[in-house]
Amino acid sequence: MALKIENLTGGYSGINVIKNVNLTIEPGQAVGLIGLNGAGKSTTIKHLLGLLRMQKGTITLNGVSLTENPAEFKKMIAYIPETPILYPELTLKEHLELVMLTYGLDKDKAWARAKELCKMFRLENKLDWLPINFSKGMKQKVMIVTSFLANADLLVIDEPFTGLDPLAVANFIDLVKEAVANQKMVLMTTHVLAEAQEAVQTFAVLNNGTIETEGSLTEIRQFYGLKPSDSFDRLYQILNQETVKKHD
Ligand SMILES: Nc1ncnc2c1ncn2[C@@H]1O[C@H](COP(=O)(O)OP(=O)(O)OP(=O)(O)O)[C@@H](O)[C@H]1O
Repeated sequence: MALKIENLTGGYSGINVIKNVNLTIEPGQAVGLIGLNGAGKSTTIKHLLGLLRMQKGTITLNGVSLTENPAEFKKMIAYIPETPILYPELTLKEHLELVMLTYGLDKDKAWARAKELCKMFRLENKLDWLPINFSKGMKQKVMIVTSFLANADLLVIDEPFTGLDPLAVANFIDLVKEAVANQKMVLMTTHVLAEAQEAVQTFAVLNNGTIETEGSLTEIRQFYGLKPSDSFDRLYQILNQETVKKHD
């Protein structure tokens, strides 16, 4: 039982943006995928969601191969995109029902959970509203609520902190911690390390499409020679210098 990305090379129409990426996430583990803009984080996620064709490598989740059995593979994943994806004609209630149907959830239990999640994100009075008309942060909350409702084995989260108010950030972090405690797997891309480290123990640094190092934030800071007093911004400055050097 695990997510295993092995030797993944891929990208867009012949351009290999990511090269030989190896990443394993065990049940009960949250991994943060970090790196500069353009490092290949979203591209890695797109491969994981089966939206791009791999040039090389394998991706398996709990022993199920993405290429050999994409439908079964995708049923084990819930995804929180950076930009909310909502159906313009569906109410919040209908979005929740769609998740219940898609993931084959028990309706009574799922509604109890859905109400709890909506209350947590102050959406409980908005069930009959169209989320397409919600504010940016509220739309993001809908994506969080629907994804956690799915109760999938693997949660893939692309930059969750943009647009969320501090209360929602705290609730989101609690949900990730709860998922990890329930032996779920979490892969989260983010630039907001100070907040991410509340929920994530292991980080993988993607640099120019390759995972350069993996470990706790303390280990990563040591890898790049950061001093304890250096801010997280310094890490990005060092990654930027490396990128510039590689392209000289
Ligand atoms: N649809 C596309 N077609 C061609 N190239 C693309 C496409 N999408 C992304 N790229 C390129 O792939 C590289 C990696 O982009 P990606 O979106 O994976 O980066 P990222 O690490 O997620 O960055 P950010 O932090 O800005 O979200 C970039 O050079 C980008 O220009």
